[in-house]
Amino acid sequence: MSTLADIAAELPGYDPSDLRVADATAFLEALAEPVQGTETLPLHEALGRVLAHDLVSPLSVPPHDNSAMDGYAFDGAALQPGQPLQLRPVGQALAGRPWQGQVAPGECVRIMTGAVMPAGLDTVVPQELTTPGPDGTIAIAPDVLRPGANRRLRGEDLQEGAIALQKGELLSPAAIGLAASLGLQTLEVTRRLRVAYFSTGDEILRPGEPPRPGAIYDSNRATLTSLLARLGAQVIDLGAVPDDPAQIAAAFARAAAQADAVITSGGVSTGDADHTRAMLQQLGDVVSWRLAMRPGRPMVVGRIARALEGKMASSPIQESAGSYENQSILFGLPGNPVAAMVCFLVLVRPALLRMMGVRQQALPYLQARSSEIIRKRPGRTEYPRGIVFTAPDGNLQVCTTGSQGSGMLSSMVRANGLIVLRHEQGDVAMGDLVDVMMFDAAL
Ligand SMILES: Nc1nc2c(c(=O)[nH]1)N[C@H]1C(S)=C(S)[C@@H](COP(=O)(O)OP(=O)(O)OC[C@H]3O[C@@H](n4cnc5c(N)ncnc54)[C@H](O)[C@@H]3O)O[C@H]1N2
Ligand code: MOO
Repeated sequence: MSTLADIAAELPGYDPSDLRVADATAFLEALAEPVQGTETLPLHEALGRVLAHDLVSPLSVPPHDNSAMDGYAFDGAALQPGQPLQLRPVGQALAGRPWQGQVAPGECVRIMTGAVMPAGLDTVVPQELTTPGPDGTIAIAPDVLRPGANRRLRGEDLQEGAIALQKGELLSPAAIGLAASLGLQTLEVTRRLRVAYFSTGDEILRPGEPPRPGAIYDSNRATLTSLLARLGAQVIDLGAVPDDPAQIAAAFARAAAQADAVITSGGVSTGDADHTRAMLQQLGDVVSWRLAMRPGRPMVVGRIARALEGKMASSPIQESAGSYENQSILFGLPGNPVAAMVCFLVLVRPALLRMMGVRQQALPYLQARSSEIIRKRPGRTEYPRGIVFTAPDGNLQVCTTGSQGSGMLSSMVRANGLIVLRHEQGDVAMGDLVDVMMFDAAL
């Protein structure tokens, strides 16, 4: 495992005092390694979890050629261009009850959707394309069907021996269904990621505390623990800790002892009471960043030792210098509520997904036309909160939520995504196409 200095050395142009989002992302990708450990769960408990190994299909799905329609199965070679066809039903094939008999020329088999195709037959005419013929026969009009129509082939969904689900798949309802279609009852998934969170600040009120002058209720704890829960992490909620070095140190010790990752908010800037930064320099291998992004400028990242309890006062990290097995990854987020959420979505979320073993870590972007002018300074990535909507002409448009103060959490409620204005980009003109990182699934 590399030190933060090693990681930084691999990034040409790495500058912690003016760090590009791309460099921060690459840094965190190197820092956040997948955690070890798996568990086997019944399918119905595996939703939202992460598949630990490639899943090789033990059988073909569907297991046999079968009908896609309710109708009549026959030999498609009998179809002649421009000619009607008359067939005599000689039996019935139901889903789960195959027809075992032989079929002679001029004959067909009544068949239902999902029923196994009788031997020698390759085509199904849906019943609505037939008319009754003389003596119990059915008639098919000319040129309504091609040979092979309405037959689902064995293995057309999945071939036996093929990879049905890839390692790192975040298990969706469809993925769980696919596993069920293979007859599986359990799946091996990576263990849940343990993530501890606490807020810092003397001004933070706990839920239920009466208001007092200068104090605010703790929104970051609610947003961040919710974001973590949405991600499928096991959240260790350590509440709020005042700006007191001893209490913050104790909170870090408690958090690191239990968690793979520790997330805090507040105290990472330059204020007189910003103890988090100073404290962390002693507790682990950490670095303070000033990100070239808005919102979300200050951030602290690194590793802190897990066995801090009891060692805090004397000589904490030096003992374990060089060995990182017992370390938690730290993400110290800025206190401003929107900045904390944006830093989480842009930088922390992909890192945590990586630790969880998830293959696909990026949120999908879509493009929409800006319905307004957006001022943008080149030299930093900006994430204005956006509202994507379908314009009367049917195209996607996006407007901002208005004032972009990084304490305005209500704007995050109204937004359905973050507009992504790239590092080098300048002002956006009305009608320009912009990228939008949609919240859906993440928020
Ligand atoms: N001189 C400078 N001042 C500031 C800078 C700077 O570069 N130079 N950066 C600003 C930016 S950008 C941000 S973001 C904040 C980050 O500061 P901290 O991480 O140290 O956070 P705090 O000072 O503790 O709080 C900032 C703000 O957020 C409110 N807050 C904090 N925790 C919570 C919470 N759990 N729930 C709701 N709101 C919270 C806090 O009351 C403050 O209003 O620094 C700027 N200053
Ligand atoms: O990180 Mo600060 O404004 O960008 O809130």
